[in-house]
Amino acid sequence: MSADLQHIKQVMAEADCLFSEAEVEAALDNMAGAICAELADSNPIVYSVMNGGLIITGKLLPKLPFPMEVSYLHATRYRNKLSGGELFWKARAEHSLVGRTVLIVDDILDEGHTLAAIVEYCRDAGAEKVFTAVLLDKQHDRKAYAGMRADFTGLDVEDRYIFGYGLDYKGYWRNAAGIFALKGH
Ligand SMILES: O=P(O)(O)OC[C@H]1O[C@H](OP(=O)(O)OP(=O)(O)O)[C@H](O)[C@@H]1O
Ligand code: HPA
Repeated sequence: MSADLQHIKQVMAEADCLFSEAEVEAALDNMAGAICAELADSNPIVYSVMNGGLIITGKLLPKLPFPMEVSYLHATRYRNKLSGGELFWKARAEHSLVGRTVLIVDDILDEGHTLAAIVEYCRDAGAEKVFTAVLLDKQHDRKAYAGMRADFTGLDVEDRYIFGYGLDYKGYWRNAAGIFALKGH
C-alpha cells in the first residue's frame, strides 16, 4: 500500500532544511574538482549505488570532463525504513573489474556498512583501486569501523534522519532540492 500522501507532504512542511540547493551544488563542484585531480587519467568505471546514488551521480558526473564508464550497483539495507538492517544485493557489477580503477558514488555514508561491503566486493572482484564518493557523511560514532571516511565527501551532516538529493523518507522526497532533516529525529 502506498504511504499516506498527506503525511508525506506534512513531513516536508515540518522538516528543517540543513543545506540549500545552492550549498549542495557548491559541494558537488568541490567534490568534482577533487575527483578530477585524482582520477582524470585512470579510465575508471563509476558505479552509482541505487537508489540513493541516482541524483548525486547525475549531478556530479557531468562535472567530470574525462573518459569513464558508468554503471550501477543496487544494494540496500534500509528498505524504506528509518534504520538499517542486513545488506541486500539487488544488482551487482556486469563489467569485469580486474585491474580497473573503480569509483563508487552514493548519497550518504551513515554507518558505512553499505559502502564497506561494496568496496570489499569490488576488491574481491579484482579491482586495482577502489575510490568512494558520497555527498553526505553523517556525524556520529557508529561507523562500521573507527575513522571511516569516503575518499571524497561533499558535506558533513548532523546525526538526524535526512532526506533529499536521493535520500528518501519512506520512499518519497528523493527529488527534494536540498538536504532536509526529519522533525524530531
Ligand atoms: O552507511 P549505511 O548506514 O550503510 O547507509 C547508507 C546507505 O543507505 C541508503 O541506502 P538504502 O539502504 O536506504 O537504500 P536506497 O538507496 O534505495 O534508499 C543510502 O543510499 C546508502 O546506500
Ligand atoms: O538519514 C538517512 N536518510 C535516508 N536514508 C538513509 N540511509 C542511511 N541513512 C539515511
